[in-house]
Amino acid sequence: MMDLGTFGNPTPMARKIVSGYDVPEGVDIRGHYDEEFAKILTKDALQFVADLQREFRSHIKYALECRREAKRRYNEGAMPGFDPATRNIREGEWKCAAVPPSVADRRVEITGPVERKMIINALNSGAKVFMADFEDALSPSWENLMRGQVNLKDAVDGSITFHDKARNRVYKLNDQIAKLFVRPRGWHLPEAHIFIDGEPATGCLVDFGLYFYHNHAAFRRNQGAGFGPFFYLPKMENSREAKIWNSVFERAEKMARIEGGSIRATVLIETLPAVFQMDEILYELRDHSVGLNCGRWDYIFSYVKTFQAHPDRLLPDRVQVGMTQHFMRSYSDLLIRTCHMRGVHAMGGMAAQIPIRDDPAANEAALDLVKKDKLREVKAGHDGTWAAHPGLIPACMEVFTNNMGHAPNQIQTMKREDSATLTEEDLLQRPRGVRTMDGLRLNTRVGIQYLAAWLTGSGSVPLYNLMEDAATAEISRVQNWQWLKYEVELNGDGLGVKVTKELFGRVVEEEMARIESEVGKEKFKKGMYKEACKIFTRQCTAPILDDFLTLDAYNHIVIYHPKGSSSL
Ligand SMILES: CC(=O)SCCNC(=O)CCNC(=O)[C@H](O)C(C)(C)COP(=O)(O)OP(=O)(O)OC[C@H]1O[C@@H](n2cnc3c(N)ncnc32)[C@H](O)[C@@H]1OP(=O)(O)O
Ligand SMILES: O=CC(=O)O
Ligand SMILES: [Mg+2]
Repeated sequence: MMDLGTFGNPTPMARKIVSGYDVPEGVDIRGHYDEEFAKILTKDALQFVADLQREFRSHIKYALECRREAKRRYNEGAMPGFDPATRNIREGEWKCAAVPPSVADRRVEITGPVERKMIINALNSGAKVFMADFEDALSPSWENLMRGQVNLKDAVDGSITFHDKARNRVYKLNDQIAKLFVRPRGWHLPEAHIFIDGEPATGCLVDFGLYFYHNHAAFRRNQGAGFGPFFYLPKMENSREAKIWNSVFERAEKMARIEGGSIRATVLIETLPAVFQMDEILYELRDHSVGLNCGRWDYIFSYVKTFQAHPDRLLPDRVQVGMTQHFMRSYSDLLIRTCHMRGVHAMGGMAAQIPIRDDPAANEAALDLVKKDKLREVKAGHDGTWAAHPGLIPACMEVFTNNMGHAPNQIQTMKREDSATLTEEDLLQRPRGVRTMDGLRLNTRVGIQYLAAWLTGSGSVPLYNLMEDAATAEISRVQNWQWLKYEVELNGDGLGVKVTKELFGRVVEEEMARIESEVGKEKFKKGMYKEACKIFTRQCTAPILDDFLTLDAYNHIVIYHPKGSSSL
């Protein structure tokens, strides 16, 4: 029988039995027990995560408070811009630590969730790097997160295999594999299945801490040639957040007794405020940096979010907001200039097209779009790019190799001095284009289907021949919200209709019917489309914009075991 303490919460001893995990003082695991997970959630590894949480929680709280404060200022009409206080950093002569030789060449990087078969396929794909994702591409259920940690551990020690029983196919690693980078969640996401001192742990410290603890030695031996592990860091808004990561890395290096500067990370510049902080972010991470990346999808989402109270900055249809819009091109150009000035990689981003198996002409057209996007990136000076699917690697590789030749990167050769004159106006310029009923319908159809997939455990899905993940779905959500909030006129299809709640209600109903007919009655009934529709509709019509689609949705995937074991 469960031994409940005086106030109804399990005593430490009882909690140990309840959860099945052997936890250190102050740590409470509320996710289900699994023997494989227990090899990850060891007492020592949890102690390391708890130490990180205790050391950095006040810094994280402060950084998130600063985000709220900046939002308040933008909502009162202020514009993001360069910080006068950090001018010396922007204008100073300094460089980041030299790029580790093992990751000098990153011309094509594949990304994907930390799913077992995909990890093997991605590492075998021929890409130079695989970014294993706990973030945009993953629905952060307890099962997905812990299974992901098990998979990564097996990948790093080289023992990972997968048996696809339906096809009787066994997957294992090739001799030559991509270098592994891991992307933990953003600072804002809690891990509700692990409580530390009575509070949910910070999601990214759990992802980072468990992965680092179990893999740093094998990684440096097998992958990093003495460096590593390597990370991608998402969704930061200010260099103070990069400073926290830098301190986390120092703390981890100390714990592992490895040289300072072993851990390396690429920061995604994927929020509008962060584009004004690129030098500052690199400066904070200068001993641990391997560059910046244009996270274009979250960046577009962030443009809407930052300007949520600015009705003069409404977005046109989502499909029209590409990298050739002036504000997007300026962001990529400035990122290249900044990285190369500081001696690190300027990585490009993700084209959303994926192979279309059953339509060769459409497939060719999609591939052409990907190549065009990659050609623009390499000519602009990017040192590498992202691909969402193994089928795209050869084409992306060819474009970069044709233009970079045998040089591993363009850090020394593409200084982009011409971008020194880019201004705040360039970086904020309103995107051009029109708004249409089709745009509203597509946002709605995509947003609901993505969320339905996310609620059932899939964080990246193919929809209408494009890759959709949390970042692309965010654009659909906030664009609908923005159009509804300001009751904008749909000016691109000659209808002259205003986006009102009534219109949106009809659109939702009709698009749900269309989804049902597209996916079939059976799948529609079994899936979580109705729940997704409720969440998506609420968020699109909320008087105050939710910060993140996945924060509210997360509450729907948290499951405690055993139910009601603890109320603190
Ligand atoms: C905005 C951002 O943050 S971008 C970064 C985050 N997003 C991502 O990482 C998305 C990554 N891509 C994907 O998840 C997938 O490609 C999807 C969901 C878009 C499409 O997946 P699917 O429909 O399964 O593709 P498809 O059926 O064509 O897959 C064919 C094979 O390629 C594999 N595959 C597809 N994408 C990937 C990938 N990114 N990594 C590794 N393997 C992959 C599949 O597992 C499958 O393998 P198999 O033949 O051995 O069974
Ligand atoms: O993480 C990448 C993005 O585009 O968002
Ligand atoms: Mg992103």
